[in-house]
Amino acid sequence: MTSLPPHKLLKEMTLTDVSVGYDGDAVVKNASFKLLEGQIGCLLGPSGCGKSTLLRAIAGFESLMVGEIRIDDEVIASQSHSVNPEHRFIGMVFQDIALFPHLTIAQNIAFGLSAWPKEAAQERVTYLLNLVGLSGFESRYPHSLSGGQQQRVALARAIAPKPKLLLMDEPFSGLDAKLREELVPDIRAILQHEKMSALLVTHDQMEAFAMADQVSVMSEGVIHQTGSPYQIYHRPETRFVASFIGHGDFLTATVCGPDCVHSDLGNIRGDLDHGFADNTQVDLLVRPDDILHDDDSEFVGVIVSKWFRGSHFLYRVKLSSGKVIYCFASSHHNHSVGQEIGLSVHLDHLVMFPR
Ligand SMILES: Nc1ncnc2c1ncn2[C@@H]1O[C@H](COP(=O)(O)OP(=O)(O)OP(=O)(O)O)[C@@H](O)[C@H]1O
Repeated sequence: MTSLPPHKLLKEMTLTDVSVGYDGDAVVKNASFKLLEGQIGCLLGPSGCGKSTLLRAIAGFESLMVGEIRIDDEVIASQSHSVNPEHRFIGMVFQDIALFPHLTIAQNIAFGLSAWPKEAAQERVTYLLNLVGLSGFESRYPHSLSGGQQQRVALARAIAPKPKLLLMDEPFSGLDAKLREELVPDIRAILQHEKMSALLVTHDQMEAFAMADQVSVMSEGVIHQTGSPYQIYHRPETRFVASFIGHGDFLTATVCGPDCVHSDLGNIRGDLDHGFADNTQVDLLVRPDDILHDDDSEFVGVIVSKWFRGSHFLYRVKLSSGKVIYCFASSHHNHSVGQEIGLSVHLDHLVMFPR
């Protein structure tokens, strides 16, 4: 049986045209992406799109229908070949935490270190307790820790044997919003400190943005786009990614030149890389941060609803065409529903889809 040499950092994991399914029906279809050394990747998509199935296939708990998963120079899974999960040197953290209740925190963290010399294992546990901010908790039992502390222990336990890759399936979804907000950057910093490559599954885009270097957006088993959080927000390549990520509206527009579209907001010039011919009818994506409130603008709209967000207002504004779009305004500009406000357009990259 093949096995990977332990205690080495991952250089590269490559998925090529991976399909996975149940009873002959593919629920993950032709998934391809790479994860590099020290990178944190994320599978992001709505419930039931196949994220966990793909994660389980990487861990070795589901077989591949077609395609190949490679870690460094070794094929760990294909249609005809599968390295046993315990020989993949992959760690896992789950939503339900699942610490061993009858073991102390130190014993939980040491669980995967039974093959290590005693002293080295103890040193590793002490190092990890410190790293996850739980020095002094070694003799306590899981029930006496908060949810966030338990998830830190789960992380320490998963990375203790120095796996090549850490897989995390919705690890934060059982925690309340405030705790999640604190824990996510901490976990990211710990993984970066360890140079640990990791793949996170989540349906929460804010969590994906805060945690990941690279996000693969999935829908109905298909990866639509893999890119940095910035790329998938500002340069979505499919309508699904454009709609699923962030807020936004589509405006009907007509291409009027190599860098120009005409819409309800007038002629908009910007970087246009889709190569549409002049006069093509398109849907133009406008995000809330593309449309700013501006008293001096000739374009106006009527506020139909508003949300106070602390540092800014998010308005829904009706244009003269009847189309309603989002608009950002600093929180000093407190206008009422029904009031007309000026709008200026700040679109530098034009994201368009054919109608
Ligand atoms: N063991 C199984 N047998 C049959 N079908 C399954 C099994 N596990 C998952 N599925 C189906 O596969 C599809 C993908 O499920 P999966 O759990 O991978 O999605 P997900 O994106 O992780 O969803 P969620 O975020 O809700 O966990 C769903 O339609 C689900 O019902």
